[in-house]
Amino acid sequence: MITMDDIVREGHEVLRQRAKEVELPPTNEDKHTLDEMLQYVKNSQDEQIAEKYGLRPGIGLAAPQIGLTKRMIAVHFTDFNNREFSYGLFNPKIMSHSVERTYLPNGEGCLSVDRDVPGIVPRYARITVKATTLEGEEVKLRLKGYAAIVFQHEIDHLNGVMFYDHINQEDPLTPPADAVSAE
Ligand SMILES: O=C(O)C[C@@H](Cc1ccccc1)[C@H](O)SCc1ccccc1
Ligand code: NI
Repeated sequence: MITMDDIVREGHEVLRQRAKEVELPPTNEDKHTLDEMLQYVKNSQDEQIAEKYGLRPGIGLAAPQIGLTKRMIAVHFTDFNNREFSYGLFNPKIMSHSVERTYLPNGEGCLSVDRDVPGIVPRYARITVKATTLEGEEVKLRLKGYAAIVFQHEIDHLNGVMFYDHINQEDPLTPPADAVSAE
């Protein structure tokens, strides 16, 4: 089972590398790892389990965060329209995105960052993602708002990008004029 001991923290070089494509069909080992990642995200949202194992709640996790430079992400969350997203994905790729941007008014956090980093994180408001699921099917996901933000946060991890790289250092708390809040 993945616990916080397995999650690498900022400063570890793996978080700044470009993760490698996973060869498909995935090996049993890669499938097991991705399943463990999805299980972590689910466990972290279960009060009893999170309490028992000291898990920090998360809605997503990317393989580099457990020290694996492979293009695998897991997400488990419900968006503001109550749509559920629960996926383990291999090789997620943003195929297209809106010009319009969005953001979370309270900024973002990260399981690999043990500190608060205040600031608006501008993200594309709508994205289309292609990926292969844990079950081996190719999916094309059209995402907007909160879901678009979560997927961009996780795919950023595969490209060595941290959420605070997007914060405008001159004026961190002011949303970009053309951006629309996701909440
Ligand atoms: O470190 C990670 O990748 C998990 C991130 C995911 C995230 C996505 C979008 C915006 C912020 C963070 C967080 O640690 S998950 C923590 C969390 C929990 C509930 C709601 C929002 C963020
Ligand atoms: Ni993160």
